Amino acid sequence: MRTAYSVETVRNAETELMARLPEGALMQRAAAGLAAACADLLGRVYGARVVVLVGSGDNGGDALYAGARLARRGAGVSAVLLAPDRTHQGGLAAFTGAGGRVTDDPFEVLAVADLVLDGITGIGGKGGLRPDAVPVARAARGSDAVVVAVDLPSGVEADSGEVRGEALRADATVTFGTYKPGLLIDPAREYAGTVRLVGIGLEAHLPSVPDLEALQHADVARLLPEPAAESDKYRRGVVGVVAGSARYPGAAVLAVAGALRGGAGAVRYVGHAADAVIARFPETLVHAGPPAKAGRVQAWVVGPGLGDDEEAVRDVLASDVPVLVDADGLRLLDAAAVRDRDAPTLLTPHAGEAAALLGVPREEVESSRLASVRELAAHYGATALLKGSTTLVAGPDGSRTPVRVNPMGTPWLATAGSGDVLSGLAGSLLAAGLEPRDAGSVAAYLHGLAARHAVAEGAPITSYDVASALPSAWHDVTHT
Ligand SMILES: NC(=O)C1=CN([C@@H]2O[C@H](COP(=O)(O)OP(=O)(O)OC[C@H]3O[C@@H](n4cnc5c(N)ncnc54)[C@H](O)[C@@H]3O)[C@@H](O)[C@H]2O)[C@@H](O)CC1
Ligand SMILES: [K+]
Repeated sequence: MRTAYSVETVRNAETELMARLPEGALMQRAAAGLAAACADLLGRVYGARVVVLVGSGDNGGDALYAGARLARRGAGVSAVLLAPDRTHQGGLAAFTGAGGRVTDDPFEVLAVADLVLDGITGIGGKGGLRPDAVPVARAARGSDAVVVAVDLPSGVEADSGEVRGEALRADATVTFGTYKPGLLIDPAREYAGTVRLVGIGLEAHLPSVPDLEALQHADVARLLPEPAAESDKYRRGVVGVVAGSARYPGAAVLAVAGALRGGAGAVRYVGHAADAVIARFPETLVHAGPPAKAGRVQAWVVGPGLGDDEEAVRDVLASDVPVLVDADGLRLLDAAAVRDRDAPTLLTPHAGEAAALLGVPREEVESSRLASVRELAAHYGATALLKGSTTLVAGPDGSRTPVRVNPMGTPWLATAGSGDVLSGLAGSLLAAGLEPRDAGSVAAYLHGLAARHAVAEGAPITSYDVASALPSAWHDVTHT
């Protein structure tokens, strides 16, 4: 599991740790890791041209100490001081002592730099870059240099992943002690490039429950259902799929395709696209409806391509098994009916649907994804999965459980019908007995990995290709 902690938590842990260490020791650990990462990126340090952008806080201190280390190894290092009267004094003394030069012509040194260290702001940064830093940041980005962010790309919000103004896009970020949420959530994540975590001894002082977590292969493998020798289809779980309409039969086919490959023992389809479903998947159990009369299921998926069948949504929400609501189902659902349910509910909107559910503009959801998914979950008393380039999954019990962020997304998934496959898959995992937060995050992970597998066979890919690649994604996580 990859975990991220908020700024407040990081600062508390740092305070505890610093009290046990000689002054400045922590910054030296950070700077040593940072310099080592820069050396790796440069290949050859001796003779390399490095520019250090230095803001007014400790982030600039880290950058100066790392610059000093590179200068001692023979790099030509220049510092651009963006707040000269508030520069970290110890860092500056070490830097000049090691032969680093302070420059007053940032554009001259940036034009020929091999590597730029962005030490403008770290976890203390608020809002986008200040106006005086903007031309310098643009020149750094416009140069041929590798840009390395110290702790975080300057200008992004550490806690939320929001980017409220201009920020400096990095090729790599060296972060200290723990990931910060912004390094894992778009849009900030896109500014971080490749992220390397440098241990500074903070781990022991961090609480056991992080603010954000990202599954990795081993976590997904542990959560996936595994058929036991005595399993029959009913013990493995039956998932009911209420999807498709005369107008959108394809959504039913794709949701069933995802559901069949999600670990449930059988898929029961209810709706008006049974012929299309059976033609593609003869193993599906079909029923013309209503859902309540279709027979026992362990979980329902309702909504993809459903059209205006409000009654089907009401019927499914009245059941006593876990329910996933997607697409048209989200438009038709009654918030009180969701809140009143005893069994869990998983809502899977994209940004536009989430905006409608929250009654805010779509841009607001897109720019503050973490706050939006938490609010959705709290408002509906449900687990919320907010789809997007970094899909987030939040449980209904607030900060007691970490929000999950999917590290496996790919832009190739922005294709018609891919959400239908995801909802079938997640519903199948619900039927197999996974908790909604696990079902949603495992489904998002496998879905992204399947898309990557499909792309490896040839792109562009269709949603059907994603569904077809699910078994190889499943095999990948369970055999590595
Ligand atoms: N506390 C510690 O023990 C450690 C801290 N470390 C470093 O210290 C950093 C945090 O240091 P600080 O708390 O001094 O905070 P920062 O260095 O992140 O920034 C704070 C300073 O930047 C200014 N500022 C805020 N927003 C700005 C903006 N948008 N544009 C320009 N300036 C802005 C503030 O006025 C303040 O002076 C971490 O990110 C990390 O790099 C590391 O050395 C590891 C150890
Ligand atoms: K930075």
